[in-house]
Amino acid sequence: MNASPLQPAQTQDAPVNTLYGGVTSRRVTVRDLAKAKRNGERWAMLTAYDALTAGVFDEAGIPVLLVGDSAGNCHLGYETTVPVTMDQMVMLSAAVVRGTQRALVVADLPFGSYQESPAQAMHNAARLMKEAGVHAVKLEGGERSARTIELLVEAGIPVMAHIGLTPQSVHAYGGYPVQGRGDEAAHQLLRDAKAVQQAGAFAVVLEAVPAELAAEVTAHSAIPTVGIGGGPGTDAQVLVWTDFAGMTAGRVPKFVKQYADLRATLAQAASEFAADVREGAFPGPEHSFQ
Ligand SMILES: Nc1nc(=O)c2c([nH]1)NC[C@@H]1CN(c3ccc(C(=O)N[C@@H](CCC(=O)O)C(=O)O)cc3)CN21
Ligand SMILES: CC(C)C(=O)C(=O)O
Ligand SMILES: [Mg+2]
Repeated sequence: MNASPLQPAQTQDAPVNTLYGGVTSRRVTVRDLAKAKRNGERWAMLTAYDALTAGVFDEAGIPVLLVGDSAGNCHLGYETTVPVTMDQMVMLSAAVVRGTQRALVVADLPFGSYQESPAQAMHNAARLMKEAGVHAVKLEGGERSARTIELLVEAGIPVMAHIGLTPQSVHAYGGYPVQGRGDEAAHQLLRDAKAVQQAGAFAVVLEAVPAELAAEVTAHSAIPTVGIGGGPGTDAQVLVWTDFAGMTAGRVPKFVKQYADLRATLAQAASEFAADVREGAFPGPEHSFQ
């Protein structure tokens, strides 16, 4: 029986959603996501920065993986996403692609890799597609990025847009403030959503905006909206994997739900290992060659 690429591999024998009947276990495509929007189906996205975790999420049935520039603070030890380079994104993205079979892999264009000109954006988006093998790219900005999105889309590059709170502007904001509060800001968000849709984006991330506004944008949007801190009314939801799995050190944003406590699990394992070695309890005969 054929399974939807938006469903976990394990549910292949469960009743198949008729919408995706006929689809074998192949990569999810942007067309599948357009179809999901038309049929009002919600889906999940997670970030991934390496082949190992990407493989776990792929097997678990996460249909879209984002190689986020949140790798900067979540994987590479920087304070923000600002220092992340194209070479780093290419390396991490290639690993995520290698680790997956079914997920659509989207890579962030990092700060400074697309704002200079549409030509610069084209050059760097092509690097992510040719050198890393990603299936789509994401960049921040609504109206301000529409011309760039249009050029990439014309060149055959699927683009995910990202509006509301755009973390690459952290130093301009002076932090990570919720966006779209008040009439003027709400209208700007609606204009941004419209601009990226008209430019040809296949989906749009709405980050840190009031739930009611995110639902309104979603209702007006022909492309899937992917919320993070946008409440329950968006078409899809994305979380940073280290946040949802309890690996992030320190404070996580209010919109995060922690689904596991990997940090505590790993810390416990590491301290037990260290104690075993100190006490001579590891390795035992079963871990030794005779
Ligand atoms: N670990 C991690 N998780 C993320 O979701 C994430 C990153 N890093 N790095 C890049 C951006 C930054 N993000 C953030 C970070 C903090 C808030 C935050 O704490 N915002 C305030 C808003 C307060 C207000 O304006 O009312 C908050 O208290 O939630 C929001 C988004 C989302 N992205
Ligand atoms: C939070 C998501 C949308 C992102 O841009 C990232 O992880 O870099
Ligand atoms: Mg990002």
